Amino acid sequence: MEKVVFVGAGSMAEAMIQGWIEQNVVDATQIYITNRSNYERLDELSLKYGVNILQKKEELFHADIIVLAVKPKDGKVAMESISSFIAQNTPVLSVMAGISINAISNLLGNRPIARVMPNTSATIGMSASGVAFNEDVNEDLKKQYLQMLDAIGIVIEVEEEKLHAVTALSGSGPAYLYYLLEAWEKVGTEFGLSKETVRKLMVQTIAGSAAMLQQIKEEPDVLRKKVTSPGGTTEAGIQALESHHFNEAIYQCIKSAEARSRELAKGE
Ligand SMILES: NC(=O)C1=CN([C@@H]2O[C@H](COP(=O)(O)OP(=O)(O)OC[C@H]3O[C@@H](n4cnc5c(N)ncnc54)[C@H](O)[C@@H]3O)[C@@H](O)[C@H]2O)C=CC1
Ligand SMILES: O=C(O)[C@@H]1CCC=N1
Repeated sequence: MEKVVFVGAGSMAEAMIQGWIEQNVVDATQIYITNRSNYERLDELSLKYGVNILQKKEELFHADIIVLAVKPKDGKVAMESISSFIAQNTPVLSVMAGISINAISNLLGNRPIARVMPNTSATIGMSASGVAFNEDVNEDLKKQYLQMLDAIGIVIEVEEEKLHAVTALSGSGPAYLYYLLEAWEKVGTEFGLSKETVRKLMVQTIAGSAAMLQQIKEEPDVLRKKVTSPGGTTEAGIQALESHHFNEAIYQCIKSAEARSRELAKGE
């Protein structure tokens, strides 16, 4: 991979850039970034990571891979602005939520396309990504794509249609966990613990529970029951979650996010 061009240099682009550089997948000198208007942002990333700023669109012609990392609402304009500057077979990797492979090939022409749904933990090589490929991605390129995605976490190939669900679950997932932590910190401090103490305890609780699920091959409900002593504190807590319709809230959360991904796909 000689030249990787990022179209859109926001938070997801930064997460991938940082992940790829740190995991030695792509050298910073091989990365080029471009944005619509925020040139300060380009300077910031260039200074921070040593990546190049794309000077003119003609340079896109020599790209080995183009990463589309603009917001879905900006996708059409961004693709239209580059379509006449990219070579016929240059592969595209898109992280835009909801924008279908079909929509991408309609604007950029038939070419190898990978649609990826990573999450921001790519920054530290811990993304949980879903990916779907079109038929133009041959086995070699698929391997290369998977290697790149593997370097920023784990990656699972799914049917394109299922990317809406992946987006709602693991794409947005970090935000749900941060939101949960915010709620824990709020209540913990109300009980007189410092925010720092609650954070330390609960971040370790999240990390420990995730590691248990990864290392001890037991179902979550089995692990949950091991925590829940009859008549004890956990049971009281879970009963409160149930009476406040926890399952319904989670169901609606994922359903709404999945539906939003579908709306984005229709350009709404
Ligand atoms: N933030 C996240 O956790 C995740 C985001 N995504 C997807 O990644 C994409 C980017 O999201 P973020 O990085 O969060 O957004 P962001 O708003 O931080 O970055 C988007 C960047 O695109 C640039 N841009 C807009 N129009 C452009 C154009 N026409 N040409 C070139 N650059 C243009 C903007 O200046 C901005 O720097 C979105 O499509 C989102 O669905 C996917 C997975 C997770
Ligand atoms: O909120 C969003 O639309 C993007 C997609 C998944 C995470 N962030």
